[in-house]
Amino acid sequence: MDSPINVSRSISAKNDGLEVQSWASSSSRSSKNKIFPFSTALSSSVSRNDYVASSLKSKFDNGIFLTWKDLSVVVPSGKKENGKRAILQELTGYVEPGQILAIMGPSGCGKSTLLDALAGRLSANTQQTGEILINGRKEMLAFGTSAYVTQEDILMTTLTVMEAIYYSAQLQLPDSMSRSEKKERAEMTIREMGLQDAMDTRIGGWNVRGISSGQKRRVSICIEILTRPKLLFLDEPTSGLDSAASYHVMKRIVNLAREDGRTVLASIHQPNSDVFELFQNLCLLAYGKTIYFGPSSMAEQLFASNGFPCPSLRNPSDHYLRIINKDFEEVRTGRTSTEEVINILVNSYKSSDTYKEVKEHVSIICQQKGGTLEKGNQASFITQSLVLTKRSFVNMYRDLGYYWLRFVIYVALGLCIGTIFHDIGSSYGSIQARGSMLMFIAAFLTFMAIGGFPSFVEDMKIFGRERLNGHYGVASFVLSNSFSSTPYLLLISLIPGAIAYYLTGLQKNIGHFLYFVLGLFVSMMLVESLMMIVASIVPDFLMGIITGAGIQGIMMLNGGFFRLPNDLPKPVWKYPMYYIAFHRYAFQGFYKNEFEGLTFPNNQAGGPPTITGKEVLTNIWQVDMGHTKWADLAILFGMLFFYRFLFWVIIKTTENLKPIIRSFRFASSEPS
Ligand SMILES: Nc1ncnc2c1ncn2[C@@H]1O[C@H](COP(=O)(O)OP(=O)(O)OP(=O)(O)O)[C@@H](O)[C@H]1O
Repeated sequence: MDSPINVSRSISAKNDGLEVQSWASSSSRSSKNKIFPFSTALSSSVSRNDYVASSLKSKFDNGIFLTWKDLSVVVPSGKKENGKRAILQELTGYVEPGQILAIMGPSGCGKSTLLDALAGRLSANTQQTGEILINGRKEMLAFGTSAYVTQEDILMTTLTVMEAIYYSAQLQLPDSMSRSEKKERAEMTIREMGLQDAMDTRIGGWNVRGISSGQKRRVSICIEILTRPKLLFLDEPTSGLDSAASYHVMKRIVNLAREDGRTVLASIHQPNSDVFELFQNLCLLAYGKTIYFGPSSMAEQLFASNGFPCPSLRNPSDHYLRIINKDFEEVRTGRTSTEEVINILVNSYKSSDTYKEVKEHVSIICQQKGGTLEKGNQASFITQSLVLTKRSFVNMYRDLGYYWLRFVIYVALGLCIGTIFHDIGSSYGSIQARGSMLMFIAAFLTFMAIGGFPSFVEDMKIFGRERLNGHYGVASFVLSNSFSSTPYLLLISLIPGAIAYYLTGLQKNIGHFLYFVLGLFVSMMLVESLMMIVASIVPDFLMGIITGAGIQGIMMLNGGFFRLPNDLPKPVWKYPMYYIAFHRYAFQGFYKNEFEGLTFPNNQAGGPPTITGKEVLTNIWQVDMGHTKWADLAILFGMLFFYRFLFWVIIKTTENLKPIIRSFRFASSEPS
């Protein structure tokens, strides 16, 4: 439970920032709402701005100053007259190295949006105006220059706590660090977040009960503080934690900021008084507007001076949030409504010296122009690719639904095919049976790879989080994603494939069987690659499965079995669709592999007594005999390479286009 004390006095004493201590001493001299009251203490020959500038200069060498001026964010809204809804309105503020800024406010007031805007992560439908500067310069923050712990814990559920953090350490820490040093860093960070007892417990998801939600929160924090980032954004780091855990986690983060001069911003819900005391600066928001920005110890004065003093037995943060939350307004006749209270506080802050001084301080920081942000040293491309492949392999191995259930279903289907087409023989009727059986394998068995889509979406989510934080490059991800599934798909092609192949009695030669296995393997890899492309564009389970199934349905239809190649309508279906559908090459490769070298009795009246496999291919299946079965297989592998390349291109293009589209939209929306 929160300790029921009025903490304002103790905060003033405990906060060790220069500004806060100066204010503490000068506030007793009734200098109302001043956060930089140096002017009274300094001789007239030294201007206040020069003093502040010189005191900041030393911090500029290593640390990161983040400033924002008149920052507004709007989203489209059909309900509003101008079609826009303001989420943030003209916010101004700053954070300095060694400081932690707490962003507080009622749920939905725009805390996450503020963090997203500052970290350069706003979604595409938002429109941002105002100025955000890093060390007085415009800089891109995403992809590795800062760390961001999102509100949602997006973790690989099959890994243990230690594995998740150690893999992350191997990905993020430079090759110059030895394996044991990386392991040590991972273990130290785990201990700092109090997770030592859960080290070997799996994270767990919907199907396996793993660590608690509070522990997941701490794992997410561990992963992002492994590299000791210079700028750290934390979106509700303490949600799901008990009050003691909240205190220890925040204390560790505050120490990280203070000891190493790091800059930390944390949105926070309902901190208890111990946690609240840890924050030097507070940004209090209500429905997108600033209620207060400045030393956390002095927010109380704003409330008190406007007639809303904090009762002596209440935690100040609870008091602020209760006063400005209008979501649960009680019917209070004859009293000021919460809307009016918010307006009073917003206007009071806007006309205060504090606001003026914040603006001045922001301008001074902006004039300093410190160093540019640099991406820290990371593991090499090869290390990242190897670690990611291993991690993805372990994940698949442990995910029962992903491959093992599929494997069982494939074995069952192999048995079904093998018994339905058992000992197919070489009668005239077996021509049709062979064709149908091979078509079913090339089309439907590969189609089933669609079942892995939920896992692909999870993979893309984890990639999205790690990529935005710059843990590794796109190429490493695409490579690892391609290689990690290879052993499983080979196994699936080999065992169920052998059951279906030999029970049916297709050509017994080992060369023919290996071709069959390779054809099945590459077709399944192609479907998985196609589904990864779909997952990168449509990251929603249902919509993605429908889209992927639709694309494959179309390819299957014009692959040359359901409608023979010569009968396909020419514009669209024959050219180009017949050539784009991978099924065409899979069917034809399988057909050539099976029919070439066989002879069948001819049932056609007046014809020769037998027909050769080659004649079956040309006359019945209308197979293109201008190239060998190996060329078909090579085309399938070429397509696989192309699909993977396309996957890489789509991710890279999305990353590069997003900021361009947004900046274009801002430019066109800004008044000329
Ligand atoms: N991209 C967006 N499109 C439309 N509305 C959005 C978008 N981003 C945020 N909002 C809306 O803006 C408001 C503020 O959202 P935000 O997530 O920033 O609040 P919050 O203070 O972090 O809330 P909580 O504490 O509950 O997490 C919400 O009403 C949300 O629906």
